[in-house]
Amino acid sequence: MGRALVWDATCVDSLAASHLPSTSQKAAAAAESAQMLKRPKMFLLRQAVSNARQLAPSVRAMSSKGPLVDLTVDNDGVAIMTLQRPPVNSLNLDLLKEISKSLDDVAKNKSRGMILTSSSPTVFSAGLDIMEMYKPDMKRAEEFWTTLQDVWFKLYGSSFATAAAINGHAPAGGCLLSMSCEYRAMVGGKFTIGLNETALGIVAPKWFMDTMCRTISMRQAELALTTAKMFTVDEALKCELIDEIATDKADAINKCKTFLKKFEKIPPLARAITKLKMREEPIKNLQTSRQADVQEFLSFLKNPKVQQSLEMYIQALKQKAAK
Ligand SMILES: CCCCC/C=C\CCC/C=C/CC(=O)SCCNC(=O)CCNC(=O)[C@H](O)C(C)(C)COP(=O)(O)OP(=O)(O)OC[C@H]1O[C@@H](n2cnc3c(N)ncnc32)[C@H](O)[C@@H]1OP(=O)(O)O
Repeated sequence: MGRALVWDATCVDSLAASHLPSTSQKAAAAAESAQMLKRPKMFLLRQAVSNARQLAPSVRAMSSKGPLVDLTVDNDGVAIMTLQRPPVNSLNLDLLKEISKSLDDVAKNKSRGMILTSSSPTVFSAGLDIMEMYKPDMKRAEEFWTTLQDVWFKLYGSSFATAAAINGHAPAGGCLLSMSCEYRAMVGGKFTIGLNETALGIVAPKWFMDTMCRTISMRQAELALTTAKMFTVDEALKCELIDEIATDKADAINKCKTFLKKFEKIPPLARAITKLKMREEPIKNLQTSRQADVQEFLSFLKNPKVQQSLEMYIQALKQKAAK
């Protein structure tokens, strides 16, 4: 009751000059293309509605304890999402599903913002679980990649404010998670962060690259991506891959909270729409190429050279761990 309905109908002229080449090849091609183009618009509309709901000031108590993600709200109304998949928080399908669900919970709850961190004292996240890509079951691999895309959409395109308290190494997918947040405080020391995919003989997807190019300069991103650069904490600060260096995890969380406090005096709807408009382009890009991106991932996995590189990388990791 009392719910507004929005109708957004599109009539396609399938005989228009711009549609003729595709319509002559495939029935309903014009309608399909209109549908694809409409998705980003609907996504932003949904986000705006969700933003409007967040204007209500009350914060519901939230505590969701899956085995792999701990989600709590502190006294200031800030949600703390802690990844807890030992030993290194590698992102397998189960962990990604829990992150995805937890992001939904934060969005539903009226939290002041969210801080992403890890329960490990030395690893924020080791990135994608390599075992999900090595000799994979293709059905599961498809679900794995789709869930990773979902997590990125929900985190990068969240209407709530986000910050990462990076309390350890953050290679590849771990770096992506932190870059998808709006602010990064990283614990100083021997930890490293970066997109190191090329070192594994794999290629970071375009949306990983886009996320990096919107965090550090294009020049630094190209150098880092092609050389599989893992930045030390000092280097990361210098090129603005991170925003602050923290003394320990508690300090990193406090620094993230100070960042989130900046929004206390900013009307939430204006903040959220500004963020989404700034991030609109990479989001739209992946929405329109989402299926192709999944297919590219699957065909990548079928490539024997990629499997060989992964095998060698796993062996090297195991040898290192055994020392
Ligand atoms: C043209 C367009 C093409 C599109 C193609 C599409 C897709 C392809 C691209 C896919 C993208 C992938 C992104 C990724 O995230 S790939 C993952 C990259 N991650 C890494 O390289 C990190 C590897 N790990 C480490 O460097 C270290 O483990 C560490 C994180 C620095 C922590 O070091 P330490 O604390 O010393 O821990 P250990 O090294 O001893 O590891 C303990 C244990 O964990 C296993 N392990 C580590 N990382 C992973 C991982 N990512 N996945 C699975 N397992 C991992 C390690 O093997 C040890 O296991 P054992 O104890 O059993 O030996």
